Amino acid sequence: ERSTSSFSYSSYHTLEEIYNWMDNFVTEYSDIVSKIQIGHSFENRSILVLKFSTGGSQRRAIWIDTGIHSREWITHATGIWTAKKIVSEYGKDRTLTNILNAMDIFMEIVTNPDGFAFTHSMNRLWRKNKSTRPGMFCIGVDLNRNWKSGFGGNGSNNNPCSETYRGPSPQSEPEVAAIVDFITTHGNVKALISIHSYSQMLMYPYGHSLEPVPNQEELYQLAKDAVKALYEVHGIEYIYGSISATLYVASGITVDWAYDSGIKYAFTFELRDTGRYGFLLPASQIVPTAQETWLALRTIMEHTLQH
Ligand SMILES: O=C(O)[C@H](Cc1ccccc1)CC(O)(O)C[N+](=O)[O-]
Ligand SMILES: [Zn+2]
Repeated sequence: ERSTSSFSYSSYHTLEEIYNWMDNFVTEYSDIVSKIQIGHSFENRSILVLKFSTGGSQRRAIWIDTGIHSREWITHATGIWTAKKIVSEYGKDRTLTNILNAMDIFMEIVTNPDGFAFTHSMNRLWRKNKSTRPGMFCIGVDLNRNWKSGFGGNGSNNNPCSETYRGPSPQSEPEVAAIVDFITTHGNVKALISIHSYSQMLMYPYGHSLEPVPNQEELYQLAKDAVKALYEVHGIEYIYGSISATLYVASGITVDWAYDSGIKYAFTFELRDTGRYGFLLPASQIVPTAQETWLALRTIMEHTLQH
């Protein structure tokens, strides 16, 4: 169908349905949204990013990615809902309007397209990408262990059969290299938010070490404010803090690379729930999850705008 009006924002969708939605979405909102292909996946699927912009050139920007782990379906669904929320609220919500009048937002909804297709076709709980190399008798690299910062450290594994296999070298995976190239070339990304599920947490670097980042106090306060805004929507409680102190040590992760690349507002979400459904979160929780997450995202984006 030509428009997004018949698309259900309260259902889970296949890769094809999401890519079709994207085409209709950028057509329908062409004055504010465009689609950029930043690369191809290992199995040669397009890697697509939505750009929200009201003008200017090379404006300060915010990066949001969902679906880096393919089984975390609530994150893609939240990304889609959030994309629609941004275009719906521009010109209405004063905070969002101020953000978009000064900054661009880049959103990569299907950050691991090969893995995502595989969760629909063969294995709902697949996490990694689908890369293989000679002599590797297991498939896939954990795209949240393949980044340069802290690569090879504790909380990542060099066994290809491990769920946290780091890959042969930093940025060996096309899905990671595409983002590194895009953000590095852009050169003006001020905040990066990488969205996972589940556990109900809002965290910031570092994951690879317990050493506090220089602006730890600022990030702690911002996480606290964001979690409070989230809680006020449906009463869902998040915990927050640095990744290594709040969850566990993990090395080669997205937000550590972002932070060490100069992006001082780097956050990672673990969305609903706390384990009752886990990755199999019912579709009935998509909209409530996206609604509460929006308030946290807006809080982080507003802070970035003002600092
Ligand atoms: O181990 C992971 O990559 C995330 C936790 C995380 C998320 C961001 C940075 C460092 C760690 C947990 C999850 O979202 O992948 C859920 N899981 O363990 O499958
Ligand atoms: Zn994850």
